[in-house]
Amino acid sequence: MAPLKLYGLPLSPNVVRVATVLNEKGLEFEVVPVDLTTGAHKQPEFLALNPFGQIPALEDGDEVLYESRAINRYIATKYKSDGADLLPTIPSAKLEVWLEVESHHFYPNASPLVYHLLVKPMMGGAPDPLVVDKHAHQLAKVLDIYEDHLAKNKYLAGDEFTLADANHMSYLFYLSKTPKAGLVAERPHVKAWWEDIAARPAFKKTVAGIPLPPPPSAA
Ligand SMILES: N[C@@H](CCC(=O)N[C@@H](CSO)C(=O)NCC(=O)O)C(=O)O
Repeated sequence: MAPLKLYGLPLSPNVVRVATVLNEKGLEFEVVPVDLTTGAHKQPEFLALNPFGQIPALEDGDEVLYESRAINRYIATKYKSDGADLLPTIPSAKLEVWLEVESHHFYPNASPLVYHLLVKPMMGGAPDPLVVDKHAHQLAKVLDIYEDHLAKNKYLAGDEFTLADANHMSYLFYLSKTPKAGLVAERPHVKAWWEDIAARPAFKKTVAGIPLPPPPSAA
């Protein structure tokens, strides 16, 4: 089988979301760099893979996919018997709910915090304090709901680690490198959940090579 090709940048959190699942499945894959700084993601060669001009994209033989969560669902389904099984064998209400909660409640608040507190400073920019305050306040309310849920569930879909947990990990990792890491660390069950999943060998492998600045002092 031709190796899987993951198009993007290893530093990109949406690319890392896919690398997390590929590593959980123990699948060999090649990262094909797509340099956002040169606009390569808007050139015909990449647009032929993802017409929306965003990374990641994945090539699996003749199949080409984009949208990291769709890629992950495809991998978890097609390669169900490889590595960690990320999908319960019977329909799981909690899995379906928390996959969507990540996409519609966690990500819309974690993403701007990571961008303003990590990505912009790495590119010489400065955080917009109004954006940071707004999304930190909103993420705090979201994580209070996670805290209640994780007081009753070891993982988001219940007793087992699933795709719902995996899809959170890249942004949880990046958030932990910002002054807003306390949003997780100050919630005991969320903290315990994050420490548990971050200790997974596959995830350690995924983030091992990511060049990040040392965590700043907590704000
Ligand atoms: N919903 C999509 C988001 C991809 C995305 O924003 N990718 C960014 C880089 S990673 O933060 C990107 O490609 N930005 C360039 C652009 O949007 O033009 C997914 O989950 O794959």
